[in-house]
Amino acid sequence: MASSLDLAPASQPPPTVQTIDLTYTFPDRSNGVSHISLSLPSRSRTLLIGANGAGKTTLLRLLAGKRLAPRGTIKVSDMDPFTDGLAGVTYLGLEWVLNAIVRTDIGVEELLRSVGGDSYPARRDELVAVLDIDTSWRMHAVSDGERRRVQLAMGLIRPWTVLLLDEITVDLDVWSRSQFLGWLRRETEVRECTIVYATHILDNLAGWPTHLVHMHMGTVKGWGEADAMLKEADEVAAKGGRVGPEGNSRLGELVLRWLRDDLQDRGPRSQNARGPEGWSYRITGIGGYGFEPKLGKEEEA
Ligand SMILES: Nc1ncnc2c1ncn2[C@@H]1O[C@H](COP(=O)(O)OP(=O)(O)OP(=O)(O)O)[C@@H](O)[C@H]1O
Repeated sequence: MASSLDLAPASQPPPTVQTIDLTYTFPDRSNGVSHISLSLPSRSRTLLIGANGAGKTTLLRLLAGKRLAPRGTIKVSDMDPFTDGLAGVTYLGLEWVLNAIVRTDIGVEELLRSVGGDSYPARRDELVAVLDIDTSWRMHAVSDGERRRVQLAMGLIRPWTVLLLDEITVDLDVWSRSQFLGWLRRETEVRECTIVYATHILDNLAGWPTHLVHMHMGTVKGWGEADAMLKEADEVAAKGGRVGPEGNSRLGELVLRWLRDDLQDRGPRSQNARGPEGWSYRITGIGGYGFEPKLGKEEEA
């Protein structure tokens, strides 16, 4: 299989992802991300976890060199992605998904050829098989999920060393997504490459990530090896601290708890912030939130 080849020449630096006290402010002066320091090793598979608006896309776009970070705060494969270029870095996000050509009357073979399919025939054929693509499809006459599969194959044919994925599997059916995730996993197992993946969909992800990054309001609240972070979830569950319905994975329980706590930290949106005098906002569980009497100092103690 093509993916068993180590496609990165030996002279290349290892595909690591590093941020050093990274802070980014949008042109309108609003806060993007603040003081983020991460070090993700080669062959890691990292999940970026966080509520809507936590800063995942902002971070991925900075890593992809699509926004200018302060000098010295980002190193992808030991290079600054904005100034040193993007050799080996593939970023698949919204712009790429919205590319209009994949909705025109064009054939799959032609599309795959246009992104270098003929230069990597074994990889092309492997992706076509993994993503269950019919190469006789015409792109104006396929379903959303079929189109997404072709787009994924197009984006992944060239052998990247760092892959930055901003939730692009939403349209895949459960089986296709699990096949795709399995393929990504194998890539990091058989060659030097690194994946950072922002997603809200945790199905089929139990056991997939090597690292987790928990983002909240532009900051990283915690990050590290997934196994160690999941142990914490086990301890909380053992103390009866489950927040979701039975049947969630350990990862699912951990993420539910993180997001509940984040919402509690953030508090209600301003238009919902006013509770009755002497009451405070509190999330009580799945689907449960509201105002409760503020505790007096003695009661808090
Ligand atoms: N161009 C911009 N200018 C100013 N603020 C922005 C801009 N783009 C995003 N933001 C803000 O930055 C914050 C983080 O956005 P970002 O898209 O990184 O979040 P996210 O974690 O990817 O969210 P989601 O899970 O909804 O995709 C949001 O509050 C958003 O409103």
